[in-house]
Amino acid sequence: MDLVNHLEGRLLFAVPKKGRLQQATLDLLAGSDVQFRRETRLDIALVKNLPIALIFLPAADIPTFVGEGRVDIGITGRDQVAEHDATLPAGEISGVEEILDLGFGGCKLQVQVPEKGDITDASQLVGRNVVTSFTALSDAFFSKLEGVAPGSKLQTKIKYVGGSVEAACALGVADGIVDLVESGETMKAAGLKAIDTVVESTAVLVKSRNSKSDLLNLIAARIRGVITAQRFVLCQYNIPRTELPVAAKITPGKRAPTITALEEPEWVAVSSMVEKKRIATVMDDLIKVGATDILVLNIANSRTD
Ligand SMILES: Nc1ncnc2c1ncn2[C@@H]1O[C@H](COP(=O)(O)OP(=O)(O)OP(=O)(O)O)[C@@H](O)[C@H]1O
Ligand SMILES: O=P(O)(O)OC[C@H]1O[C@H](OP(=O)(O)OP(=O)(O)O)[C@H](O)[C@@H]1O
Repeated sequence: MDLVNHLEGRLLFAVPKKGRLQQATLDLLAGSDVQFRRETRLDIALVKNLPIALIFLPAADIPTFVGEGRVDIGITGRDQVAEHDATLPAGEISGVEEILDLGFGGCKLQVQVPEKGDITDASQLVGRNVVTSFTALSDAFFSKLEGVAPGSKLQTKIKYVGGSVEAACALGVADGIVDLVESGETMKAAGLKAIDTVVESTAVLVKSRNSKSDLLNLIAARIRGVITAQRFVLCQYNIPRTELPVAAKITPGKRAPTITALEEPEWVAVSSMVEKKRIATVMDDLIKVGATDILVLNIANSRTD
């Protein structure tokens, strides 16, 4: 099938074709009931149950396609959006608009130097060789250090490489690098240490500034629902009515906790959304104020404000 001729009238949605963000993005699409089958080696997949076409692109290219309005919506790293925006001429408004922080793909773009060397501060790299895949952000970072306008000639020599950036110092190509760090394992294995942070990143849902449609809003709402469901759990417990004000402070919920009367008039049942990462502490605190029968339930999906 000639897929390109089937794109007319469809919302174009860019997703990472490989790499760190791909699996979590595919899980998010499945959770949003976006059904598709991607033919081997094809970078376009028509969604079966919605007028959407998925376009599989490198994460680094997604901001360009979205920014130019070629694609309506996409998932990529905030670092890639920042890199794209840093290439724009001064004063030009980016065509890429962030709609939602997706919470996964957390990492930092950091200035790194050999652990055993004498460089301890990014300013010591001024006038030296820096290797990176993020040349525009590195340019902006060193422009600030050198006190010159972005785009002016820098003393620091910034060179592009497409991957394995961490090898550049050992190979004598760079005095320092600007590369992504998550666990720090790659940096450590390459004998490097971080001395500064250029940008902190997570995966984001972005849209083209001029794209507007009910379908775009619908798909964004579905993705928001899945993300919220992943972030929160539902906490239910019983509490003496007299302790309700203090318990409600521990579990205020997204808007307010749901209170249900029990057969025993001095007791109430409370149900409230709690952030997963806080749930253990919240349960400890609830026990201290007299809560009983505390249950924590996973949320399969959600639609909240
Ligand atoms: N170690 C990491 N941990 C978490 N997120 C990361 C990590 N490395 C990269 N990312 C995020 O994933 C995005 C894509 O990076 P990734 O290295 O997977 O790209 P890729 O498309 O496979 O390109 P490349 O071929 O350059 O590796 C990054 O821009 C960043 O937002
Ligand atoms: O701090 P860590 O958890 O070790 O992760 C950092 C590494 O992950 C990314 O590379 P990736 O493995 O995606 O491959 P790449 O070097 O080809 O881009 C990034 O460029 C670092 O090299």
